[in-house]
Parts: sequence; C-alpha cells; structure tokens
Amino acid sequence: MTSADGIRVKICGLTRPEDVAAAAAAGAHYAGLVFYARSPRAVGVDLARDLALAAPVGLAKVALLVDAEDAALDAIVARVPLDMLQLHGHESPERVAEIRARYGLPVMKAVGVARAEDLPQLDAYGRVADQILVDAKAPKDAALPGGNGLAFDWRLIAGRRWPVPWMLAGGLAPQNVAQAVAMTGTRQLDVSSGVETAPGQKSADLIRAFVAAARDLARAPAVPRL
Ligand SMILES: O=C(O)c1ccccc1N[C@@H]1O[C@H](COP(=O)(O)O)[C@@H](O)[C@H]1O
Repeated sequence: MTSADGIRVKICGLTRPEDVAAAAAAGAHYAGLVFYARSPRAVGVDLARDLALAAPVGLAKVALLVDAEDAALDAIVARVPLDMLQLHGHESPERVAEIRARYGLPVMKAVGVARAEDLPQLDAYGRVADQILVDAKAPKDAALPGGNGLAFDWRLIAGRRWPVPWMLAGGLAPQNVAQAVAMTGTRQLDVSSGVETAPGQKSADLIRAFVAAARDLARAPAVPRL
C-alpha cells in the first residue's frame, strides 16, 4: 500500500442496515460485524448475514471474533459472506495460522498495546497474519477486550513498520484522526466508539465526519519544495 492509495477506514460494530449504508456512503473501506455476545455491538448470524448482504461492492465485511472455537466459526463462515476475519482475543500465532488455513479468508490479528514490552507481539503476529491491528490494550477490569474508546501512547509505534498491512485502533474519533496519522504514519484506521452517540449506537454524522477527516488528510497538499 502506498500513500497514493489514501487512508482506508474500518467502521466497526455495525448493527443496523442504516449503519452499513452510512459507512458505504461515507466511503469507508471495511465494515466490522462483532460476534462477541458481551459487546453492545454484538450481532447474531442471521442479522450479520442480512447486514453483509446489504453491503455494496467495495465495502469489505470483517467478522470480529474473540477466542472463537471452530464450531462457532464454521457457522458464521457458512452463512455470512465475509472478506476478512479479525481475531481480537488471545489467539496464539499457531491458532491464527490454523484459522487462516481452515477458512481461506484473510486474517487480521489484533494486538493490545500499552507499553513498549507489548511491541514484540506485533512482530510475531506479523509473521502469520495477513494484517495486524494495533489497538489499545484493554484495562484489566474492562468488560470488553476492545471497543472501549481508549487510546494508547502513539509515540510507542512512531516510525514502526511491519511486513504486512496494519491498522491503528483504540480511542479514535473525528477530532484525533489527523494527530493519529501524523504520529504513527498509519494508512488504515479502525473506529467503533468514536462514531457512536452511546455504546452500540452508530451515528451517520460521526461516521461521515470520521471518513472525511481521513480523506482530507490524503488530499492535503504536499509541503512545497524550496
Ligand atoms: O467493539 C466492540 O464491541 C469490541 C468487542 C470486543 C473486541 C473488540 C471490539 N472492538 C474493537 O476494538 C477496537 C477499538 O475500538 P474503539 O474505537 O476504541 O471503540 C476496534 O478495533 C474495534 O474493532
């Protein structure tokens, strides 16, 4: 991926057809469907299938899973037309490779970052996953392993690169898109809470503002050469 491709946005946690329409109309590249019962954004297989079928060509459907077993994955993959699996639990590199081989879908592995000690995990998963998702590590007492609207210290990954495409996540919102991109150099952004009015309630206005903020960066004129 080069800078000419612009910045790709994933809107995660869509639960209504109008959320899918808003993400597509705004120009998002990925739509995330959460298969984690404890999340306020959780969808069942039937609803997920309807939402995925409503997505226009060009909007990639991503299933978010947390330590899912084969039986659950089998049921989801059999019924929901998907473009990618996002693994957001404690899946080992071996499990990531196994899931990738079993379903023949690209796999994105989320890694929680809070301190420099967390960074080697990104290298390990960068060897087995198709993409890596660099997210804020959930606090120990958090009910969810992600989707908490918390950012991490982006200076930790400034200048870091991995051998596969990667996305930045955690506490992103329309107002911090420019800073997140400037500090990390990311070309892909993943957002959930930052485009909601309440947990699980997506806002078309905030989705539009988020994608526009990313698009504006790609359009910003280069600094003129002296
Ligand atoms: O969104 C959820 O409910 C969720 C549940 C379980 C694991 C991950 C979840 N969301 C992912 O978390 C990050 C950051 O979200 P936020 O923007 O800080 O709210 C993002 O990758 C979501 O896909």
